Amino acid sequence: MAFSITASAIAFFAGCIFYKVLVYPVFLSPLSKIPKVHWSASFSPVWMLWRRFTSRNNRTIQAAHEKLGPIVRLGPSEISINCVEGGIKSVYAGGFEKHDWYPRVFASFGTVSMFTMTGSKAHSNRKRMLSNIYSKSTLQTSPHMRIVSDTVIFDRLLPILQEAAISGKSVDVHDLNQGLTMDFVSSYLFGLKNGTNYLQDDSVRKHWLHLYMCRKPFEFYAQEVPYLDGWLRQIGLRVIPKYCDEANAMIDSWALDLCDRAEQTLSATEPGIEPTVYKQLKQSLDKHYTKNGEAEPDKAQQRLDIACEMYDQVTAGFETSAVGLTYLFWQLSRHPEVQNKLREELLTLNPRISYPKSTDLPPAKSIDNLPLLEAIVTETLRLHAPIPGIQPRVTPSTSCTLAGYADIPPNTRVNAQAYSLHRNPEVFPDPETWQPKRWLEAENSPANLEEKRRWFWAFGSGGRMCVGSNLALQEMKLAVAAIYTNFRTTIVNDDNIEAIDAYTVKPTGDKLILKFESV
Ligand code: HEM
Repeated sequence: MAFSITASAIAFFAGCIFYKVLVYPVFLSPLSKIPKVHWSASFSPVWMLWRRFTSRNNRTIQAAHEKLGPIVRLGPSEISINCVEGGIKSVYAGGFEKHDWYPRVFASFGTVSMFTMTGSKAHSNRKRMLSNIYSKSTLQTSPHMRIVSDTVIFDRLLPILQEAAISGKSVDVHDLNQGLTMDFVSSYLFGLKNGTNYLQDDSVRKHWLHLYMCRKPFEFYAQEVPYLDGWLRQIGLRVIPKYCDEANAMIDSWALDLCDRAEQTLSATEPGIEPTVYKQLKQSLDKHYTKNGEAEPDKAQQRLDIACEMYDQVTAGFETSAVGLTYLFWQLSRHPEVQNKLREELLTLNPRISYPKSTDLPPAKSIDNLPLLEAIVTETLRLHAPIPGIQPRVTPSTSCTLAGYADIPPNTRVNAQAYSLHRNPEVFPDPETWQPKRWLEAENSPANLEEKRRWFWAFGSGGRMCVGSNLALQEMKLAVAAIYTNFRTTIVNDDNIEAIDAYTVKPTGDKLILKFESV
């Protein structure tokens, strides 16, 4: 009797498990109607995990959308969308919350930032504190940005390139770009005086980049199997090597040091010294606690909260813009005819950005208004999006409809990726080719341009769209304008230039070697 009760209980539980892991997801879930990336996807995430483990996420999802259409099931509770209506408009502009993929991959200092927060209320509070300081009008008229731009371009970047042009030595522009963008971003965030000088401090730059990048091959574990490393450590094993922990500790102390230096100059108002973004964040947080009657965290915690926020911004800012510039220089070097046309356009700037410096930089607005430069930057960010990978969100507590499929259950992980949105041949014919003219008003109807802009997703969209897009575009356009006014570039070595397949990318070979000639 006792035996038969036990056997029935076991059979009942086995039946429940069978129903939950197989019958429901494969046959009954509303997700079962969605085309699958692989036959096993409706009951197992393993196939997709393997593709991710072997760095084939972006390409696998792209191939699936090409074959199966705008919505694809990637796993038992994960889908990918690749359309605007019923796709990114519903998910990202519709305010679906970020998946906890973000804090588990990117959290630092034991806390969360604007980028990694999952809750929308805390996030919008934080974003409101900083949006203004990154708005186009603030940046274009900022005396801080002007002095940063002037110093980075005239005192650091152009002398290095001039020297290379005279000596005939080739330049690894990918390495240099990372110094350039780090100097820009850190100087705007912390003040020029406190920011980095990685353009000139060659060895410091290389050491820092090594620390930062050595962790990248292990991102998969935090992204997709977050508990594995922790469990293995308990039995003395690890999948993330010890040197990553050491690199993390060094990078944390680097970020804290930048913040501590900014703190020392908090009362300064002089452009070049005032720590613009740091100060804005600090003051806004103080106001926030007072206004909402919230208990202020103790000083030590506040220091970490601010360091976490600033660290995320500085790293989100340098890595993306640098890789964007690398691919832009590569494409211009492959297309001398576009380079010549761009130079003609740059020579219309008043004043020109000639080196050696004879006048101030032209107003940022006049650089921003150059149509070919705008088209070149946009086309590069389309074809070589610095964040081409998935941006995971979760479906809300009531079911929703996506890409024509109704009743998508709550808490389903849903992603879109710029890599696929930017390769829709109906919107971007011949999508693998670099064609700045796609974006020129003179060559496209307003409706056609509008449609392309709806699909352009290099900075994401909705409430979690990139806060630094205006800074990125301003610094990138200025650097391109300064370089191509004064130099012609040709390729010396672009071996392994194709991008790695990841959330943020870089050339597989980690380099692009160019020759610079004065014009
Ligand atoms: C070409 C350069 C850049 C590109 C392509 C880029 C792209 C993006 C994308 C796609 C997102 C959304 C990511 C997601 O939800 O998964 C994002 C968010 C973000 N970016 Fe950028 N970014 C660039 C430059 C910058 C710069 C210069 C900064 C800061 C100074 C910055 C700071 C941030 C922050 C803080 C977020 C999180 C915003 C939020 O969650 O509200 N980015 N960026």
